[in-house]
Amino acid sequence: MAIIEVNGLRKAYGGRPVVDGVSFAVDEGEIFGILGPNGAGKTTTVECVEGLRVPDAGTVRVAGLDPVADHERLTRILGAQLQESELQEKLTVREALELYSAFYPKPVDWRPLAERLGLTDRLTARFGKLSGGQKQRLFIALALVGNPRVVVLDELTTGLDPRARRDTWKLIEDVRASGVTVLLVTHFMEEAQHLCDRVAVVNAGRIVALDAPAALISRAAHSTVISFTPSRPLDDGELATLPAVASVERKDGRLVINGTNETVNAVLSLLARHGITAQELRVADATLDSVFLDLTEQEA
Ligand SMILES: Nc1ncnc2c1ncn2[C@@H]1O[C@H](COP(=O)(O)OP(=O)(O)OP(=O)(O)O)[C@@H](O)[C@H]1O
Repeated sequence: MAIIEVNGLRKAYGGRPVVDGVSFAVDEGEIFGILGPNGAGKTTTVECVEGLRVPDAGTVRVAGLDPVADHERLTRILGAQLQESELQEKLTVREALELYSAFYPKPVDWRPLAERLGLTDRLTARFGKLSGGQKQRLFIALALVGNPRVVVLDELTTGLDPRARRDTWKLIEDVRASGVTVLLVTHFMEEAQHLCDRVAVVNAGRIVALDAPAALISRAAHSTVISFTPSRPLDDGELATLPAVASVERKDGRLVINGTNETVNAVLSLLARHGITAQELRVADATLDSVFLDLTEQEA
């Protein structure tokens, strides 16, 4: 059952539409991603879900609540990552966690949360003295401390090192396993691919694709990447004429061909005809990265 419902959402700034008829529904317990280039309208969309912005048109419901009219009730069930300016520099990590716990009727124990986010040895540090990654981790803790039914995370792991990013993904998966719905804005394709059940790709204020990451990838124009070092020189032009080849590039002496499964056999047959072997041959599925570029490149 849908817990977030967005229908025909529109928002313009100074007459310029930045969200231009966006509709989607997020099921309870789902991790739903919003992907898109800078300025696509992602933050504006989720801020309408959080009740921080008033839509010009369309409707938004979160657990049946209107985020603007029922804002007070919404804040009891929705957790959101703060913007940096919303926390006082002098507040310590412990004070922030205690303060935010006090806002909610049924908060979780913040200590294990702080532990999982690697904040335990920073509890007495003032917010203003934290590193970018520590601030980010504190914002994640504050979004979760109220034991929300829905959590909105905008740029969840921006600024985190690879280990902290992985740890945070695990935490979000555990949060979801407890039944929480997650609405996630991200620039990281790997993050969307790893975490999200479904992803809406947004470009210039509109949803241009909405599906499970694997389904988006399998529909991509070039869903397979073939790379190898040819044992002898080979004509790139001839490769480009093979079925379903989208591009042929050379990277560090290796040939990199974007195509489909069909392309793999065609490439190998061509090599065999020329008596060339494919050294260190790799065949990989395309990533959400290439899907994203396909879908958003027209208006980039
Ligand atoms: N309060 C505002 N007043 C005027 N323009 C705004 C306002 N907030 C956002 N915008 C503009 O609206 C557009 C969409 O912004 P939004 O932050 O929703 O995009 P985004 O997809 O989240 O981008 P990013 O990935 O860069 O964070 C941008 O061009 C932005 O400059």
